[in-house]
Amino acid sequence: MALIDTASTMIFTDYSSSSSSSTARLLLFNTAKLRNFPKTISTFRRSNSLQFGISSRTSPRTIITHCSSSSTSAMQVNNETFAKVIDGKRVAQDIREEIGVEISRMKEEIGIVPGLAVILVGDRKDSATYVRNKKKACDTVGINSYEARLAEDSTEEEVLNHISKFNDDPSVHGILVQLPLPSHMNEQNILNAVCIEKDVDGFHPLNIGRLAMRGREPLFVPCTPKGCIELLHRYDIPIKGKRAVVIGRSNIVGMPAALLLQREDATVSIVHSRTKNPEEITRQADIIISAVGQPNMVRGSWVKPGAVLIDVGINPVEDPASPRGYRLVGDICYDEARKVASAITPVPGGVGPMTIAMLLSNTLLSAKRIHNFR
Ligand SMILES: Nc1nc2c(c(=O)[nH]1)N[C@@H](CN(C=O)c1ccc(C(=O)N[C@@H](CCC(=O)O)C(=O)O)cc1)CN2
Repeated sequence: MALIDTASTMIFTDYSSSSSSSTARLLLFNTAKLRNFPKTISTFRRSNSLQFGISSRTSPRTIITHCSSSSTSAMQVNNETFAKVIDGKRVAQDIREEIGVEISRMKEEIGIVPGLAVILVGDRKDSATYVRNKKKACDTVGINSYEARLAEDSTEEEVLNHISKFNDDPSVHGILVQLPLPSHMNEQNILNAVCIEKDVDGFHPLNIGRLAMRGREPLFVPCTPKGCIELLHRYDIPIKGKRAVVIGRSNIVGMPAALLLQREDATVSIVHSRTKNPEEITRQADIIISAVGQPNMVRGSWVKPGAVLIDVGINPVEDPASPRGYRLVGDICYDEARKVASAITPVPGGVGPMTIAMLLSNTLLSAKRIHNFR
């Protein structure tokens, strides 16, 4: 469902339809042209994982000194102040270092190496790239990776058989099915088949249900929203008591991001395609998480001065000046918003790299839990 917001002439797409693969459409931009992902180099330090493996703002071990270095501080140019840049690429690298150290310790102390199994169905280039990057990331931190590649015209049953095999395999601690699935498959049936103890994507309805309930703990939190909260923690940005607006209500980002913010005691509103006056509601937010997949939809005028902006959108826009013929932009109009906000994630290099870092974190968490390793 797409509405035109006449005030801003921006298209607002609803990713929350009930079609079987709708949860995957966010972040699943047309990446047929995307080939050159940045290489990630990792060295390792100590883990600071707390609740759901998300670091606590108050834990001294989570403080990263470079966050307040000049390159990431608010900048003043020609009497204009620009928001601090929240460097997701750098934080993700730090997290990989921490995970690598923990994995070495685990191997040394109990001889266990965490294992991640990825199921990829079909020939989408973007999905193949993500899976390749996940494997590379696993290699770098010392996680064993297993892969099942199935043809586009595979049956649902074949996918379920692979899931069942990985569910029963003790060397596999995390299982993920790369989304989106081909349209003839029922995403819900497939995600429900992943055993909840190995559901490192956090997409199983039991994990999401627990996330939504007070007093219940999910075993895993979906990686992208977990990455958004982790960025706020690591940049020491308070959430408790703040007004937060999540733009978009997809199952894989918007909805869990709103639940996580609420668990952190923010007062949360969700803006979606049927929201009247999205601009007005968004302008009240101290923290905005935007996850709609619409380039530059959130204009500077939508942002309250001093707000913190987390941009999940990764949208390719044509750019003849770029060697690839396109460049990536977020949902938030960066050039406008950085003049109003106090902190902002760039695209690329903001939330994107955190998704894979959080996947590694969830896989480690799973292996530790299964083997009762602290
Ligand atoms: N089973 C899952 N499927 C999908 C998920 C998911 O979490 N689990 N998320 C997305 C895709 N995704 C990982 O799978 C992903 C998307 C983007 C990035 C990233 O690092 N982006 C870079 C830009 C890269 C470029 O230059 O092209 C960035 O933003 O800096 C990582 C992972 C959908 N499917």
